[in-house]
Amino acid sequence: MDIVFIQGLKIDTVIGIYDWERKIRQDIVLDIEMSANVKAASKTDHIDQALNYKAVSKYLIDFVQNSEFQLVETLAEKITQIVLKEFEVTWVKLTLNKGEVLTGAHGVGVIIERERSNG
Ligand SMILES: Nc1nc2c(c(=O)[nH]1)N=C([C@H](O)[C@@H](O)CO)CN2
Repeated sequence: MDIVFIQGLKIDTVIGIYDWERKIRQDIVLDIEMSANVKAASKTDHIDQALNYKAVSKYLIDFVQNSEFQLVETLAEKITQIVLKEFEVTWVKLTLNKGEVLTGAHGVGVIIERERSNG
């Protein structure tokens, strides 16, 4: 399986379970790996046969910036659902890092893998 990836995509959003978090915007950072047919794209050398990572990132930036979830789990699930539904992707792995919100830790977040279900 070939993979197209996006690393370190920083997006600001409202996220968190505490009152103070509902009043501010925080950056999250996404690393995304997506199944893709790299061979087909390389044969034609045309973007129409490729999984356009620019288009994926544009879609996700718009969605995340306008979202207001409490949990990183919920946001991560929604992001993987979007990737599987809106793009030619059958498998996706997402790392969502909320950054230095936990004293003593460099980062916190979730890593999830999802597959498109048949039908
Ligand atoms: N499993 C999770 N644990 C926590 C979350 C979360 O989204 N998933 N969120 C918080 C707070 O919002 C925290 O990030 C702010 O300090 C705590 N635990």
